[in-house]
Amino acid sequence: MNIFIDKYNLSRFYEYVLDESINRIYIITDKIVNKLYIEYLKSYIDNNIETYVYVLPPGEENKTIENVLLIYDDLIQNNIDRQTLIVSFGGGVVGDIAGFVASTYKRGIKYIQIPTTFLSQVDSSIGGKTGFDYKGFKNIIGTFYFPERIFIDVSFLKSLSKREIICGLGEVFKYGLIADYSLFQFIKNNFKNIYDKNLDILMHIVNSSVNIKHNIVSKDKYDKGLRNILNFGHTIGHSIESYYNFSKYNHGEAVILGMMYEFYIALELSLIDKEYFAEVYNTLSFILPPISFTRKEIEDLIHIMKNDKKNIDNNIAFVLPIDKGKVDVFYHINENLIIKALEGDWF
Ligand SMILES: NC(=O)c1ccc[n+]([C@@H]2O[C@H](COP(=O)([O-])OP(=O)(O)OC[C@H]3O[C@@H](n4cnc5c(N)ncnc54)[C@H](O)[C@@H]3O)[C@@H](O)[C@H]2O)c1
Ligand SMILES: O=C(O)C(=O)C[C@@H](O)[C@H](O)[C@H](O)COP(=O)(O)O
Ligand SMILES: [Zn+2]
Repeated sequence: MNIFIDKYNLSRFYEYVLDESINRIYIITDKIVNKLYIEYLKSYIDNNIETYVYVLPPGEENKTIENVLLIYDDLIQNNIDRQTLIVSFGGGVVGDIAGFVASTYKRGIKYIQIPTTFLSQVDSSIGGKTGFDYKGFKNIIGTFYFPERIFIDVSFLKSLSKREIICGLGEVFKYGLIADYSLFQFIKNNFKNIYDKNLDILMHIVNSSVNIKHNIVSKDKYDKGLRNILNFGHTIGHSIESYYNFSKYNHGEAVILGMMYEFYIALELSLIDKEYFAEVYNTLSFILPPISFTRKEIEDLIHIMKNDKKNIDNNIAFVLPIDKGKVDVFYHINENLIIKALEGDWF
């Protein structure tokens, strides 16, 4: 596996640069990560290596084509060639943009990921999905482009806010519900250790998450079928992010919301029993309570869902739970049930 996990140590990154005889590095990061960690990263780059740093404004609202074009301009201005290594140094927003730039500039140059948020360490740095939001649709422009290596240093997580820890938990709960229910229970039993940023606990969660995602992606690299299960909670989650124009809910929060509505749909379809529903709903709603939508808002949400990349023949794809730690993809969910779930009379 090309993924290396450690704490307070990026020496595997240093060794990779040496082994590949890289003499030019182009770092793409964001303002917050740059301020906190750029000197730490540069301490692993020899002085003889020509190094450029491009700093994005932080946050989902900057995952845009405009920022992609600005990076292209900077690459051209600095005459960056195909022998340069692009280093994505930040969370999932930086990673998706940096990956897209690396996959398209000069028809593709090598890149690596050094993820710095909980969510990017457990999810976005792995699997090669790149891209940006456009015309209010989530990740609607993008490529599959796999990093040469992924270097994870869990010590970056020490500086994360509780909100950002919760965002990462959204994707980790997802892994528990699609592949390994014991991981869901481990999280439930370790909230205090996680919020206290106990690095041994976080390292265990990152390791488990990376193994689950890597295993699924290795069987369906280009998201043709099996990999859809990694999108559990995202059909509704992405529509909520988009509906609020990426300003109200962060991605991981929207996934937590999406998983609750999709669990309710599964309960109504008798795909799961009340006990399983209650155990999961009580855990997720304790972290982030679900919200009710008006009929007009739901029309807009469903319009957005109709552009989901998983859809087939304009049938909205829903990944739904069918057993503990097991999900499947369904295409013909009655629209009245979607409306009922989002109107929220059930909570
Ligand atoms: N490509 C994929 O497979 C994939 C998977 C999951 C999510 N995503 C995408 O990832 C994005 C969400 O990523 P995210 O949750 O990392 O958000 P993010 O990249 O916006 O980072 C969250 C915030 O934390 C800051 N930050 C980053 N590292 C920090 C650190 N170590 N300490 C303190 N602050 C830090 C950032 O500057 C930002 O303000 C979404 O756009 C989502 O669509 C992609
Ligand atoms: O890697 C995947 O496949 C995923 O679905 C991981 C998701 O957590 C992630 O948010 C991904 O970016 C969503 O993919 P998309 O194809 O719905 O944009
Ligand atoms: Zn996600």
